[in-house]
Amino acid sequence: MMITVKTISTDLKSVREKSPLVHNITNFVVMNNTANALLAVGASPVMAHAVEEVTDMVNIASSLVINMGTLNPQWVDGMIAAGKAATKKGIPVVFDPVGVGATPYRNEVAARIVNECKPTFIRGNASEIMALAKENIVTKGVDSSASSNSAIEGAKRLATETGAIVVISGPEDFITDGKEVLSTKNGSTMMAKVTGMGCTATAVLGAFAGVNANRLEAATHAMAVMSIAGEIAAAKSAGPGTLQLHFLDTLYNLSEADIEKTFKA
Ligand SMILES: Nc1ncnc2c1ncn2[C@@H]1O[C@H](COP(=O)(O)OP(=O)(O)O)[C@@H](O)[C@H]1O
Ligand SMILES: Cc1ncsc1CCOP(=O)(O)O
Ligand SMILES: [Mg+2]
Repeated sequence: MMITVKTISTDLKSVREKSPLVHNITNFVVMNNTANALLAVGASPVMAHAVEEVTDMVNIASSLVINMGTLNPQWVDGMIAAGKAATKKGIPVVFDPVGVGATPYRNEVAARIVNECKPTFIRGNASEIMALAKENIVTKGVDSSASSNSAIEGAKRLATETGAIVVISGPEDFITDGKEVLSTKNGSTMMAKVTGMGCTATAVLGAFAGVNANRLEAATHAMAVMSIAGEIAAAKSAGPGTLQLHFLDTLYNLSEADIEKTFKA
């Protein structure tokens, strides 16, 4: 599969035209950043986690994002109910296994979400993907302690075992269905110094999955847009504080000409 400036721009245009409703069950740290990034890219975010309403919300959404950054048992009930309802309805489910490998509780919840919700996409950093793929890795909380290319074999196996498209983020992002491995090479080291950038990538993936049924394409386009916007924004930023602001403005204004100038094939 070939990802080009044209294919990325076409999907970005679809997100802006269709403004898919992305239902997020996400963590306390990133809720605001995530909602703002979805608005900036052209999608429509809603955050809803109560078990009493998640199935109704899924029924009007184009995609569901499950992010396990800050867990508690009530939220887990909401995640599982929403994930099952989305899979039954046939809308894409994007799972972000934040911090999996760090505690037994996170491992147990991640395994339940994978087994019971059958996510269509799993996006994590290298440590998280390796932990989920049961590779030998010592995780240190929510940040990666491994390089993204060291997780490729585990990601391929995880994709084959679960049927999900697996995305490893990092200096280079890798996207696999278990057979093919695509990559995107843009970005900035400064992106890892803003909390919630990975969660934002997962949510943006939800937006692209809501408009493009080709899952490998949707995931690669989403990661390309994230890292192109991050690279342009970082070049204008003195540090992580201004990067957060510039990132939203860059996502909002991102044009085909910007993609053409910046995209590293
Ligand atoms: N060293 C880096 N160079 C370029 N881009 C990066 C780098 N680290 C992270 N990114 C980008 O930042 C975003 C978040 O990725 P990452 O930091 O791996 O996620 P997480 O926050 O879940 O650990 C992704 O879009 C990724 O491409
Ligand atoms: C710091 C932190 N702690 C629990 S969730 C969270 C946010 C993690 O976000 P990201 O993985 O996108 O940096
Ligand atoms: Mg993360």
